[in-house]
Amino acid sequence: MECELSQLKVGFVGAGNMAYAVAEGLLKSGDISADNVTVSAPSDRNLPRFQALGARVSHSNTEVACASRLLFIAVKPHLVPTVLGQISPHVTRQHVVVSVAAGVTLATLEELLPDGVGVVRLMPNLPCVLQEGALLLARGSGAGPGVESLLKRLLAPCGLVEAGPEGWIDAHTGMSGSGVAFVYLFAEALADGGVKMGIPAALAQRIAAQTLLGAGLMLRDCGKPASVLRAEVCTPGGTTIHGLHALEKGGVRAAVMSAVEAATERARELGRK
Ligand SMILES: NC(=O)C1=CN([C@@H]2O[C@H](COP(=O)(O)OP(=O)(O)OC[C@H]3O[C@@H](n4cnc5c(N)ncnc54)[C@H](OP(=O)(O)O)[C@@H]3O)[C@@H](O)[C@H]2O)C=CC1
Ligand SMILES: O=C(O)[C@@H]1CCC=N1
Repeated sequence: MECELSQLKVGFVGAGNMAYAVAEGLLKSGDISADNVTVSAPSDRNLPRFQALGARVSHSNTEVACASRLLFIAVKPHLVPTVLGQISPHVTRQHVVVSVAAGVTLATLEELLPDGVGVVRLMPNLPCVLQEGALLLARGSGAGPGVESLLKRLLAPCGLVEAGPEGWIDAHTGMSGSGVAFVYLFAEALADGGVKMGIPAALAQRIAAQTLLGAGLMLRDCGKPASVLRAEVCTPGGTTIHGLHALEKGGVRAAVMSAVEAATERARELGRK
């Protein structure tokens, strides 16, 4: 990947939510020029929003592969073998291929691409669309530390970008990729609790969202672990400890841990297909 960043050609195969979130982040980095970005999808459904970013669009995956050096694969996991089968004859050692598909392993990606191609697994999550994602990446043997630094720099506007061994990617998928939905479920339940206690639904939903946002920002920015912040909310004999007791009796802690475990296992299962 030896070229000026302003000259770097970037491609997206797949034009869904994740492709859009990552593309927007890349362009916000200011390093990549929109007219160097090409995106493909079979239908026109999702392409206009990429055109609005200034990217070029196509229905041909091979056209995108030929036009780019940094190539994101952002289709559903079961479509990855088909798509890589199409583009593989056009991928060279000058390419870096970054897959965001849940479960699809580096070994599978490397097997489906020519020998020596730099391959990366990247697991983003939905809040990337608001530049507040949590992304973890793992490099294959053909992608050096320079690729990791480049991706960290380019993806920084998407949120927190960390690198780790591939063994962590499925767990991150369960904890953070899917974890976003677990948090939404908690938000729904919090608002339902407010409704049960007499607050109108629309107001309860706004309060639930702000409660999660405020709690999340404090957790990220105050430098205190969750357990300490939780203790700070608990007045002895007060309301919070009574509510927490109800949550513990409901097994919420074990349920959340089991949810992460189940989602991680599912990512591993997808990888075995
Ligand atoms: N959603 C999430 O929160 C997360 C998703 N992921 C991973 O990201 C990947 C994409 O997910 P997401 O963006 O949600 O999915 P979407 O359903 O939003 O987008 C899938 C895209 O793939 C396109 N597509 C379908 N078939 C082909 C094909 N043969 N060639 C090229 N493009 C094709 C679709 O085309 P069209 O526009 O025509 O329908 C669509 O643009 C998945 O592998 C998922 O595991 C990872 C982390 C989080
Ligand atoms: O549910 C899924 O499979 C994808 C991966 C992580 C979030 N959504």
